Amino acid sequence: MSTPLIRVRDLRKAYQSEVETVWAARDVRFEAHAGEFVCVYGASGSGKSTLLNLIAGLDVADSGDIQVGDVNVSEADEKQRAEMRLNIAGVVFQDHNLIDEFTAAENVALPLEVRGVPASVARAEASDQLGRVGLTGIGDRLPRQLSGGQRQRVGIARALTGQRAVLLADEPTGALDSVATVDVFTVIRALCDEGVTAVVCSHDTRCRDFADSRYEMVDGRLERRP
Ligand SMILES: Nc1ncnc2c1ncn2[C@@H]1O[C@H](COP(=O)(O)OP(=O)(O)OP(=O)(O)O)[C@@H](O)[C@H]1O
Repeated sequence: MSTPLIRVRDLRKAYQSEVETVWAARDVRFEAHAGEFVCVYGASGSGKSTLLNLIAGLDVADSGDIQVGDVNVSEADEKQRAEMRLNIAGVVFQDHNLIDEFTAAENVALPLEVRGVPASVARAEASDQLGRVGLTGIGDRLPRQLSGGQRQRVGIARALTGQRAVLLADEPTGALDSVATVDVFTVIRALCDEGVTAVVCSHDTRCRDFADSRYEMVDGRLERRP
């Protein structure tokens, strides 16, 4: 099999309260290959967000090893982790985090402008990315002129601009109705069929129907499910 795009080994993260130690990640191991849709589900507080934040380099593990593409996230400093998110793995959250004053296309083009890509090239890629998530023709609209599901798909397009091959999504459908939820999972499935690797943490167990591999987070332990 090909080299995994994401490789997590023996990951541990604990939070210490005044009365107890909470294990948000206990000896977590998994890998994801190019084109794989990984769904991580589990009860509230089981550690899904912690895992995603650790892979994204937004949080730091107590121990263990995380490799994303050619970056060893567990050994990278904050700047290298930010570069990893800009170049390899885009992140989306429940809240789409779009800039209200920017059009959909401007939001999608933003990561390219941060990299210094000429505006005309950034605009062309933004248009392509919007097409990939089924939003051809809405590039001129502001976020408030879009539905919740469309906004989240713009967020996914933005997360993948600049040839990023990995999508890390934390509760991407948490604020969406049933139809928009299925639309978002369908779009992620289609992106994975094109070669994107996605790790999606979700309360919504419908995510499992779209995924290639399924894991349940149980008190910080990641358990493979059929
Ligand atoms: N910064 C923090 N300080 C203390 N405890 C934390 C912190 N972040 C997370 N935790 C604890 O770690 C555990 C895992 O939290 P996490 O947010 O990863 O779970 P989750 O499965 O994503 O939950 P939800 O679905 O509700 O978002 C929980 O018990 C949570 O209270």
